[in-house]
Order: sequence, then C-alpha cells, then structure tokens
Amino acid sequence: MSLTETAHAKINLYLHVTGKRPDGYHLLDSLAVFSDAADRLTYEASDAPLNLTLAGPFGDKLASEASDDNLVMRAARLLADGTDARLRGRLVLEKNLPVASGIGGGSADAAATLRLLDRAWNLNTSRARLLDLAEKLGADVPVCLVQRATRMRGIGEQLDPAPDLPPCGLLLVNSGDAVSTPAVFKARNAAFSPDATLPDSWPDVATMAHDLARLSNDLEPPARALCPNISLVLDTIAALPGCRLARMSGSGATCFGLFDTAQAAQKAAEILHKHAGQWWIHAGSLLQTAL
Ligand SMILES: C[C@@](CO)(OP(=O)(O)O)[C@H](O)COP(=O)(O)OP(=O)(O)OC[C@H]1O[C@@H](n2ccc(N)nc2=O)[C@H](O)[C@@H]1O
Ligand SMILES: Nc1ncnc2c1ncn2[C@@H]1O[C@H](COP(=O)(O)OP(=O)(O)O)[C@@H](O)[C@H]1O
Repeated sequence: MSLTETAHAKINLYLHVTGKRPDGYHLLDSLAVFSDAADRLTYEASDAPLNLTLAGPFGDKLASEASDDNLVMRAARLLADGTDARLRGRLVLEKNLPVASGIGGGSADAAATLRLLDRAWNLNTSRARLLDLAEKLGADVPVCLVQRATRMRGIGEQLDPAPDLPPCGLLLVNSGDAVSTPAVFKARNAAFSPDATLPDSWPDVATMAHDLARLSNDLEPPARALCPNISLVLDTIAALPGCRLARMSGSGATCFGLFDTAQAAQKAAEILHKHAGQWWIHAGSLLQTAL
C-alpha cells in the first residue's frame, strides 16, 4: 500500500508584525495563500521502524541533518504519541521547495505528515487535535494543515477566512540564500503595524495587487539587510512584463510576483531564466480554495 500527500508552498501576500508576546514570539496579521509548487510525501506500509528517505532537487540540503530531527519525523512521532499507532513504515519526501526560504516548506511537510499518517494509520484524529499538534510543531504548521488561502493572526494559530481570490499567475524566485527566521525577526526594528482592512473578495488581480500594495511584508527590510540578494531579486521581478506586484514571502528569501494569468507568469519566467543562471524559479498559479 502506498499513499501520497502534497505539501504546497505557502506565500504571505502581506505580513504585518502587530505586536510581541512576552515569550518573544511575534503577533502577526498575514494573508497566507498556497502555490501549486509543492513537496511530495509518500508512505509505504512495512514492518520496519518508521524511516525517512530524502529525494528531489533539495533533498541533499536536508540530508546533512539527522533524519530524526526532520519535521516529518517529529510530526509522525507527535501524531503517534498517546495512540496505539506503531511507528512503522517507509516515508519518502520529494523535496522540491528550497529550504529555509520563507515559503514554509518544512511546515508544509510537517502538516502533510499529519494528514498522511492519520489516513495511513486509520487514526481518525479530530480536526481540533490535528490543529493542536500542528501548533506544537511550528507557528506556520496550522495554516499549512488547512492548506487553503487563510487570514492568519496570533502567532499563526488563529485562522480566519480569506477574501475570495481571483485566478492569479504566480512567479516564485529564490536566489539560493537560506535565511534564518529567528534572525530576521530579531533584526526587525520598526514600529508595529496595524491589522489590515480587507474586502470580502477581489474581482481581478489588478484590484488585489492595488490593495496589497498599500500593505507590506514587515520582515522585508530586516531580511534585505541580512541578505542583500533579496533586493536584487525583488527589483528583477518587478521589472518583468506583466508583473502586478513583487514582494518577499514570510521571512525570506523567496520573493513572488503576481501576474494576471499563469501564462503571463510563465512568459516572465522564460525571460528570467535567460538572465538568472542559478536562481530557483517556479511559474504557476495560486491555489483557488479559501478557508
Ligand atoms: C515568518 C513566517 C510567516 O508565515 O513564515 P516563514 O518565513 O517561516 O515561511 C512564520 O511565522 C514562521 O513560522 P515557523 O517557521 O513555523 O516558525 P517557528 O518554527 O514556530 O518559529 C521559528 C522562530 O521564528 C520566530 N517567530 C516565529 C513566528 C512568530 N509568529 N513569531 C516569531 O517571533 C521565533 O524566533 C521562533 O523561534
Ligand atoms: N522537511 C523539512 N523541510 C525543510 N526544512 C526542514 C525540514 N525539516 C526540518 N527542517 C528545518 O527547518 C528549517 C526551516 O525550514 P523551512 O520550513 O523550509 O523554512 P521557511 O519556513 O522559512 O520556508 C530549516 O532550516 C531546516 O533545518
């Protein structure tokens, strides 16, 4: 028996840092959406102790860390804890998303593990418990569990409906620089931002981009200071024909461009490929479903 789950990249269309908790975690207001770019996690039943094989273009980047520390294995252990599930079987993670890059790849993998093993081991875990486990694994894991466009507040655990999104082309670009999330939060020195005011829906990409342009990713300035290549990537995306908005996602360094269609994003990627040798580039679209 073999089962697969897809772990889609999370993009923060805007990210306001609205406060700070006494434990050092920051309060956020962010619109998290999902790209068609994804990691893939496969489970095969076997009697061997649960083990993880890393594959795909970015598998090597994670192979240097002990596989027991991988968020996939941590999620599996947490899910099994307190149940009669036996930690057996073989997991293969096809790592297509760059690591430590602001698109929540590790969080998406952890969330995919919860969904996949809950099915594989017939646990029928309640949604509330899955969300609780997700929160224990990381601030971004609850939204990745839901894997739909969602307004995310608190430290990431408070999930509210997002505006209805128009069909939208999406270009993702990463210069190959890994950026540490705690380091970016630590380097932030601006005042806190207010919560955003959002409509119920956006009729088209132009209107959405116009509204988003008035909001910000508050982690962009500290991330640019730590990783100057981000500025180069943002300027490059903004100059591509048809780009409606260029912004960094999460704590970086991945940046995105919004386009009217997936075809327009693809055309922009073709131009970019000619000039940007080693950059990771993905052209596609936003996933449509909203919370
Ligand atoms: C910044 C965001 C925005 O979506 O995305 P990424 O850049 O990771 O994709 C997330 O909040 C990241 O979530 P996640 O990567 O799960 O964070 P965690 O592992 O829980 O925390 C890593 C570290 O980031 C800081 N952190 C994280 C979340 C938050 N709301 N406030 C924080 O201050 C803390 O220093 C924490 O120790
Ligand atoms: N399956 C995984 N995929 C990516 N990173 C992982 C994974 N498991 C553990 N990690 C660790 O989590 C850190 C954050 O990774 P990631 O979720 O890709 O960052 P971001 O949320 O900024 O995109 C990495 O530095 C890596 O060491």
